[in-house]
Amino acid sequence: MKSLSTSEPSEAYIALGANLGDRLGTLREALALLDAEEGLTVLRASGVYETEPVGYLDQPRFLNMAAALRTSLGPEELLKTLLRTENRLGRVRQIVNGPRTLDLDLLWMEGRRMNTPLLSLPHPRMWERAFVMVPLADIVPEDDSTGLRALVQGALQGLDGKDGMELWTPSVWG
Ligand SMILES: Nc1ncnc2c1ncn2[C@@H]1O[C@H](COP(=O)(O)OP(=O)(O)OP(=O)(O)O)[C@@H](O)[C@H]1O
Ligand SMILES: Nc1nc2c(c(=O)[nH]1)N=C(CO)CN2
Repeated sequence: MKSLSTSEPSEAYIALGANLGDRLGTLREALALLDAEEGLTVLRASGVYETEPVGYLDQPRFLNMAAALRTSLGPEELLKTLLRTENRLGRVRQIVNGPRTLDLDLLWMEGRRMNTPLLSLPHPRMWERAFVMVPLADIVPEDDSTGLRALVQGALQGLDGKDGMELWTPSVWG
């Protein structure tokens, strides 16, 4: 941990996606910017997968991955840091579910549940998205005590298609 923490550090999982510009470079840069933030350390990163667009179909293929963070930030502070990082890397919101240089979603924070205008936790749409569940399964440890591993395994069993996923590179971090 790189700062004096204001609260007990917790482990958080995020999803990363990019389908415009230098996709791999953007993902790497996003992890570096997050790791350089006060009170935040990137602990683990999944493989990077190329995936067919889901939802809005007329757009380029995505690179998707997930990462585990250790942070002393609260959930809303962490989300604001993610949104700021999207903006720093050139995110412009145009089409709902449309193309983006970078999308960062906060998925899970030790089982905390909340629903505010800014943040829903766990991320309500994560369970139906193979492009989130497959990378997440790479990095949730077998001895996870928060319940996430069982939920991810259960969700994966219910997902028939895997969003045309192909492993793009096994490692982009560390
Ligand atoms: N768990 C969460 N992670 C990220 N954003 C969230 C979360 N819960 C609520 N939000 C809110 O959703 C808003 C819109 O996010 P965004 O534009 O990235 O949506 P999207 O990526 O197009 O769709 P989706 O949320 O389905 O992935 C954010 O400004 C944020 O306040
Ligand atoms: N394959 C893929 N499809 C998407 C993605 C994404 O990250 N990957 N993100 C979306 C909006 O959050 C909508 N559709």
